[in-house]
Amino acid sequence: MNGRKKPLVVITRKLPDQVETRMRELFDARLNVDDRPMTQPELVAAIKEADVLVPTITDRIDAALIAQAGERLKMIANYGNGVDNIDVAAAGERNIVVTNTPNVLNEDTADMTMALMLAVPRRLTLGAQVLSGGGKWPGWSPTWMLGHRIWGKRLGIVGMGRIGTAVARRAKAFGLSIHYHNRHRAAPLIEDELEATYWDSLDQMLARMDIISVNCPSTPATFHLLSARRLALLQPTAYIVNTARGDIVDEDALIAMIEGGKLAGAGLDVFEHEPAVNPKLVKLADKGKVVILPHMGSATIEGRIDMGDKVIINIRTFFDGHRPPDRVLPRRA
Ligand SMILES: NC(=O)C1=CN([C@@H]2O[C@H](COP(=O)(O)OP(=O)(O)OC[C@H]3O[C@@H](n4cnc5c(N)ncnc54)[C@H](O)[C@@H]3O)[C@@H](O)[C@H]2O)C=CC1
Ligand SMILES: O=C(O)C(=O)CO
Repeated sequence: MNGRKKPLVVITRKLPDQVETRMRELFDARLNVDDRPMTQPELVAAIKEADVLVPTITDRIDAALIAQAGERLKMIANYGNGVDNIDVAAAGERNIVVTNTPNVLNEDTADMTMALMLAVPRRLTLGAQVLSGGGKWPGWSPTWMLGHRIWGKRLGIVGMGRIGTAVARRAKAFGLSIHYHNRHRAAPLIEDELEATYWDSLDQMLARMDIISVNCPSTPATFHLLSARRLALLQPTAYIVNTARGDIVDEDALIAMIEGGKLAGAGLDVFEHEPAVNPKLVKLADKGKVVILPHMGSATIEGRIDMGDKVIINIRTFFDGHRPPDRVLPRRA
């Protein structure tokens, strides 16, 4: 970008300080210093004026907004891995390049998935509350606070991509056998490493698993992929962990099944109507039936800086005249 006018880059949320400093050096960067989410009119103003919009996963960049983009807008560089917040096809029709921040969140998100996988069956939050809530601990007893062993159980991963594979590696080390359902079969090397079993039929896999981990993206094809009908295929002793997106699971059906004792529990980092959380889930959390986290899967300082670096590399590569490394193409129908 040497010698050329710096691109005007509008960033919708506050980013880590060192990312913002670098962005200021490299771009004509409009930062959001007080971190107030942008209103719709503010997003419209930004998209009309900027060369690059850097939204994040909570900004809805839909076709109606993209239709109002100014002549200058060449790129939407998402600060986020999932791109369900962006209408990528609408951007493509206007020749606007979309990028995301894959890979740098794999390990952190997989760690949090594993944490949930342990927390629910082993009653971690209930146990922790006994002491941190100032409650009375009657002392160790053979029959108190018993959960379920996860070693030796079957894990079914829905979406064996970057994060799903990182989850599988951890789970294997915890003694779980690895099963997965995906649009495409994983590479033989990965299957061999994980000793993983591929299930072409999601229904059949669900019926046989002890724990399900949801790791596919939110797309029109995965909306309520775990529907009421499919959830009913699970064994009553099974657990679900979702660190992908809330709308992949029919949340009302999930709640009804846990309340009715038809499912053992769930660990959820994401919700169907985020940031709203269904009060019934909060009640279930009080009973230790679910563990709910406020979308923290990727929340590490290191990860958030790495995401910023990715955004910067994508923008610089594009303005240097090359294809950005994390370009997202419209989904094929
Ligand atoms: N909780 C958190 O903080 C985070 C959540 N995420 C979520 O995790 C998702 C997955 O991320 P990655 O692993 O990087 O994506 P990825 O693209 O590497 O993997 C997703 C896998 O799901 C598969 N898939 C897509 N549609 C499917 C379908 N209909 N049925 C079965 N499999 C299907 C794909 O073939 C792919 O292998 C993101 O889209 C995002 O929504 C990502 C980062 C952090
Ligand atoms: O990047 C994503 O997709 C996230 O969910 C961030 O946590």
